[in-house]
Amino acid sequence: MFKDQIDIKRFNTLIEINSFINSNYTDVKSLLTQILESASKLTGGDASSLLLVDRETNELFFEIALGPKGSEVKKFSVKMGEGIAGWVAQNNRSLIVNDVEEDPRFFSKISEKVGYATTSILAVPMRVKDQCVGVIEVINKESGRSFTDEDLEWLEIFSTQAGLAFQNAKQYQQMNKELFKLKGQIQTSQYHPFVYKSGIIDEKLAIVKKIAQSSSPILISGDSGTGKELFAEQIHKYSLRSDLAFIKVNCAAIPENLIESELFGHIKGAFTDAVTDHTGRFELADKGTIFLDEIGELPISMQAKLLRVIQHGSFEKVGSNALVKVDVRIIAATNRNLTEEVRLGHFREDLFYRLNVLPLEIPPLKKRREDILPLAEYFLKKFNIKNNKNIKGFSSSSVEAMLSYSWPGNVRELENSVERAVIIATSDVVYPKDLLLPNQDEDPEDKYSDSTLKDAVNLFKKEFIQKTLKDFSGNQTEASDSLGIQRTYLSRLIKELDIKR
Ligand SMILES: Nc1ncnc2c1ncn2[C@@H]1O[C@H](COP(=O)(O)OP(=O)(O)OP(=O)(O)O)[C@@H](O)[C@H]1O
Repeated sequence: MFKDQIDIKRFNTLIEINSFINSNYTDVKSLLTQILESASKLTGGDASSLLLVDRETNELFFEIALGPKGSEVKKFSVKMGEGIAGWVAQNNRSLIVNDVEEDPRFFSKISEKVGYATTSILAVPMRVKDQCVGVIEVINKESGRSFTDEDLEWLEIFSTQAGLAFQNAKQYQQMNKELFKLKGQIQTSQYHPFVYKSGIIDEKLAIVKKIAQSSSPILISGDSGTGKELFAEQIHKYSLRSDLAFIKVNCAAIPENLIESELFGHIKGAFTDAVTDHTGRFELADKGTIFLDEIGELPISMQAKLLRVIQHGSFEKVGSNALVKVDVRIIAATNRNLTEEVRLGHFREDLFYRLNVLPLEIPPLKKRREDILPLAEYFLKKFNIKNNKNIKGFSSSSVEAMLSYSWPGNVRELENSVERAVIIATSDVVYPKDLLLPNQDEDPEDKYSDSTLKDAVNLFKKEFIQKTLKDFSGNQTEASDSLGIQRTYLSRLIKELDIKR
């Protein structure tokens, strides 16, 4: 081939590579392979390699090796300064060696091991911001000829292109990493902080970690405000779906005529107001988790459709006959007695059994009094920040008030109570009057005036036990469990403190 023709071919290849670099950042390895192949072909080499510098180990490893023994060569690495490539990397300079036998820098071990006779080498540094990050080598000029200075110049041009592609890819990877990290931060901050101290919640969380691993439906039951939604979040967080969507739906908050379209979506023209297609929550939750809060409120007509999603993983959008397939983990929650709802005919029995595969019952706050103070402290911090206040803590009388109150509204009631206290407190600690708990009008501190410590403690014990017994409808076994004492000791205290049942 004439020289002019060779140059045109080289220019065309260069332009082609350039356009690849500008369009294909993600698959850098195939781009570098392409650059190497072209460089090798246009300089007339039999084999070629790209070695990358590892600054930590000060070694060069074969990222790409093309030619008859390419795959075997890839197992090797060379030290910085070792062999022709090592020399080029260390000196950040190009090199032509047309007779390796004559050059003491040549490192023959790799050629010998793979059984490939090397005669000539053309090697140039691949640079990013003037720093050598790798070496491109072309080996054995065709027909036993020598590599020329012109070959070297062309290889340097290709190497500059490779350096650009490499730099772009590194930046892209870095950006992707940052994005992933940020996404992770958003993901974790989407969960509410979960505060607890009681053993009973510890046990529940151990169950959560186990059941989170499967994809079967979970039914969370418990009184209003016990934290069912937070448990649903924990299940999703510990599941294999945690990187994907967690979609919450409050079945009680969506008007009955909209619920089907909200859950399953609709197509344009399905009804008068359907001016565009609408993606339902189930489709949004695909591969992730859907949390159906207040499932007991789901209209009976929707219960049949939900059952089908559980059984077949598919549904139809409103106004469409096409089946939409989804892979969604369903967590449902209720504060109603669903068994009773089934008995009354308000809830489909088959759906109840399908949902109740993994039941999780959340105990009321009064059955886990150890959680009251940590929760109160957490809410105090939260509402101090929200209201720009600096209330330091709770007076001992308010601690007693919180510990002895039955919290029928559970954690939500405690949260509201602390929020109110933060707003109305006039000193830097919360007193019982700030908490506005029902039947807490009298200041407990007054009751204890003129008492000895022993009398005050006994009075507190008496009231506390009375309250707990009332909470458990006089059941001493449950009351002693909640108080954290033996049943026999409770029975003795009832007598000693003259507690009327
Ligand atoms: N362990 C906890 N740590 C911190 N906050 C909690 C905890 N449990 C509940 N809460 C808070 O209490 C409030 C009520 O919790 P949640 O909404 O999860 O209760 P729920 O059982 O789902 O109530 P409902 O049955 O009324 O839907 C929320 O503001 C929640 O953030």
